[in-house]
Amino acid sequence: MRIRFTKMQGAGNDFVVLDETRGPLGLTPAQYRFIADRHFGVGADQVLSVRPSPGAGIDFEYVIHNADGGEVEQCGNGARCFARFVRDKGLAPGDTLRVKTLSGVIEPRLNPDGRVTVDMGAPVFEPAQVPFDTAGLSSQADGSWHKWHLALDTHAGSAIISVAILSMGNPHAVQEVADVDTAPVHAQGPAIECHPRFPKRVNAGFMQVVDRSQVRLRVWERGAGETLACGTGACAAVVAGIRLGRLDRKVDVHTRGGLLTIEWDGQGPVFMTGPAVTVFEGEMEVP
Ligand SMILES: N[C@H](CCC[C@H](N)C(=O)O)C(=O)O
Repeated sequence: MRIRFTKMQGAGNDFVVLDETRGPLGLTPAQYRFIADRHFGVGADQVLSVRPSPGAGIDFEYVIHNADGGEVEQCGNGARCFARFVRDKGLAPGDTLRVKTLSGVIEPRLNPDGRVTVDMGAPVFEPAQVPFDTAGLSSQADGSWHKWHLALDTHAGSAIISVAILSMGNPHAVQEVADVDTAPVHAQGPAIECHPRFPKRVNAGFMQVVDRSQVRLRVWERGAGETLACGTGACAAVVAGIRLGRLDRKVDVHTRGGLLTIEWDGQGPVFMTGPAVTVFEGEMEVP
């Protein structure tokens, strides 16, 4: 099958965007993996599909597949690129869109400065809805919230970590570290991602609090490994930091790929602002 694609990135989190507004391509998980492969395909952290509105009051459907070929509920950096894509292709009805994802409707808005702000919806804290199995697990109070103690078996030995658990439509486990540059992202990330207490696996965040309005963040993403930035991971980290009493309501998140700004007033939706860039267009054969 020959497909046209657009390569995009948001703070270094990179995507292949497929225009399926004239009909689905019907790709398989293996074909998504091929497209995302950095040697045999285009290369991307996720593959994003732009599909027609599923109903009244919604502009588009937004479908997300990780590099491992699995479909997932949400992708924040991808949402900004989605909005830039439909604007540049003349498909957007206006500056603000209503876009349906597996985890609900989000609202990207194209700003005059070229950045994109997305209403990412409200975080979910009920463990069963993350989902996260707490049976027999201990937790410790921290600020107005608590962290769960997770036992990890890594190639570097066993460890007990304390993580904040929440969902931004997709699951996140966030831990505080003293320095992201020396954090055990590649030692612990895979063990956290595939920990048996996460039936749908999880994205593993490593957050260094710089001050009450700045953090540094690295994320080992479910289905993609460490990415240069993770939009939902930035939202989850800031929400966790606010609930733990470490952060104020507007926070700059410094990732290896660039700056994301997250705002949350302690309830309701989380707002994420950041870049969205088209890198190149192309065509390829997908076996
Ligand atoms: N790996 C994530 C999906 C992409 C999230 C990330 N790229 C973002 O910008 O939110 C998951 O499996 O839930």
